[in-house]
Amino acid sequence: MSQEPDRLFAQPLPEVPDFVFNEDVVRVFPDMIKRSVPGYPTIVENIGVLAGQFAQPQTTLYDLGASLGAVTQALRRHVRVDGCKVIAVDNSPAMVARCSEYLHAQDAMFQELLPVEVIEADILALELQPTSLVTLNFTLQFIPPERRLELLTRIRQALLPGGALILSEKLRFEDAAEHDLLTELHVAFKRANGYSELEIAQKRSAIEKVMLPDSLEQHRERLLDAGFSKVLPWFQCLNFASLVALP
Ligand SMILES: Nc1ncnc2c1ncn2[C@@H]1O[C@H](C[S@+](CC[C@H]([NH3+])C(=O)[O-])CC(=O)[O-])[C@@H](O)[C@H]1O
Ligand SMILES: O=C(O)C(=O)Cc1ccccc1
Repeated sequence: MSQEPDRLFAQPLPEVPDFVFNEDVVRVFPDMIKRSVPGYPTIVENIGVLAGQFAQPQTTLYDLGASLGAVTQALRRHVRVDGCKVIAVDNSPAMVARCSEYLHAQDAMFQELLPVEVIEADILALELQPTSLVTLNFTLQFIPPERRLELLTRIRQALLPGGALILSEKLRFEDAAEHDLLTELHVAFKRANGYSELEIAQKRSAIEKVMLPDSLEQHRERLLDAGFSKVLPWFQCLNFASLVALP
């Protein structure tokens, strides 16, 4: 994996453009996400472990908004049932190109890995095959809010009995004081990971129109509206959480 450090927002920009998943982001992405999302390595590894409990033989597993395929790689490390395949989907051409490179290099090095297909597509337009496991690891927050219910409903309809959706997101908090405190604690996390005040401020303005977090209560209600029967938060670190939703 590319080890380039994230300095994308280190110099003052006359105007901060909206954040896009382009070639510049791809080059620094593993460093950026690890230094920006508290608990990210734990979440990714444990999605593999959880998936091992839900994946069923001869079914498709989906990694939606796969970026460089970190979750797909965790699925490959942990899922041991027969006949599964992983479909990793992203709509960023730069992400998809690099993700295919990584995953196909693994194919060549190790035998008996789950087969993987990497697809460049908008997950809002993707037809889902029957599936035992779907992951949205920090992807839903980039989907226009008015289309989130429709996406979750389609995922729910594609899920087989006994399957699961794993949904990880940055959280907003309905109580303003709680929101401000957790935001400040997240800033402290970024500072502790070597980001300057300028980097933190410019990144905040780059993502403020393109990444729109919901509250845990909104997630729970919307998942139930989409037809899920149970919503189980299994991880939270500061304002980042991951949920298991059961059909
Ligand atoms: N409509 C869409 N269709 C397909 N992909 C999309 C769409 N919108 C955004 N994306 C893709 O969703 C990904 C979100 S990053 C996921 C991290 C990964 N899951 C990880 O576990 O490392 C999260 C982050 O950077 O905070 C990007 O690669 C987008 O191109
Ligand atoms: O950087 C942040 O403040 C975030 O909330 C997370 C993030 C991580 C990677 C890309 C976009 C947003």
